[in-house]
Amino acid sequence: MTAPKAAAASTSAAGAPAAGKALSVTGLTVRYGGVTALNQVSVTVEPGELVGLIGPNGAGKTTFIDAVCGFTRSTGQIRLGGRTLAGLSAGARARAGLGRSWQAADLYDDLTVRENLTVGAYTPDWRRTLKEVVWGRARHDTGVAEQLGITHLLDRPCDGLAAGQRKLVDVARALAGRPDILLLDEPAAGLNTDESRQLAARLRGVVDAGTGVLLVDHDMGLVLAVCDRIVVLDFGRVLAEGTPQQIQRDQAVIAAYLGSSTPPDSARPDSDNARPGERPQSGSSEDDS
Ligand SMILES: Nc1ncnc2c1ncn2[C@@H]1O[C@H](COP(=O)(O)OP(=O)(O)OP(=O)(O)O)[C@@H](O)[C@H]1O
Repeated sequence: MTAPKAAAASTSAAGAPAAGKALSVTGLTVRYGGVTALNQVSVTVEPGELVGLIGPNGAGKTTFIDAVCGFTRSTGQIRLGGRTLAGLSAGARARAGLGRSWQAADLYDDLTVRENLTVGAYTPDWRRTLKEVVWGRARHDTGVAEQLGITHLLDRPCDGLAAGQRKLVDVARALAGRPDILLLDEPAAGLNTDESRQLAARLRGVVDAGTGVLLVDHDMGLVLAVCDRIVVLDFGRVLAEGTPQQIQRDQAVIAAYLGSSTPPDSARPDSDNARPGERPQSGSSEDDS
């Protein structure tokens, strides 16, 4: 299991103080027309901490990542290392230290893995991307490839990679920009149990090196095994927050999300990918009228 939250939040794996910036989100609200996708949601992610964000389909998890990273309008406070990000463009938030992945691992299929990582490294600076990627003067930074265990793939074109490999490249590309906080949207979707277990180990390494990670995923085997803390959303509100053990025993979470598909002993990396039942009808909100 993982290091206690307090220790994980304040020190890196080497025992040195984590130098990164904390993400602090307070009262985040997002409305799409009549649908309140997020309603006064508050979440923090410390450097060196892995926070899971879970909930039924339509609970608002992707909307949370979109709003924090500047891809959808929101109200509320978003602070990174004390700096206010609300109102900044997505590019400015990336330059400030946020990185993200997307539900669909949309890699540049005609580029190699190395070139994809290089694009990720220079996303905030298009002039540098043009010079070093498009004009072929790429800097070869293999650090994130080592962290994700994909150095043997560096010179392979992404077209033709297996689904699990694509997910690892996608996470590595998001990490290549050296974000302080990385927000991952369903990185384990489509992975088998072994691939998911590998991803868990790799993510733990990333976090132990000092990066704060927010992990959205339906793979409860992964989330329960690897996260320091879990926040549960339901209908755009925080339903519960706590350690994986506390969340597994929370009756409201069991009723709204976990159901009986995730027995207590599933919080092990070798458990099957437990995916809780889907909400009968997504897309509604308690604010709907
Ligand atoms: N662009 C949009 N326009 C209108 N409504 C949207 C939009 N994006 C999301 N929603 C609505 O906002 C709510 C939250 O959706 P969101 O995709 O954030 O949920 P989620 O928890 O990520 O779901 P899933 O687990 O299925 O990915 C849902 O009711 C959804 O229908």
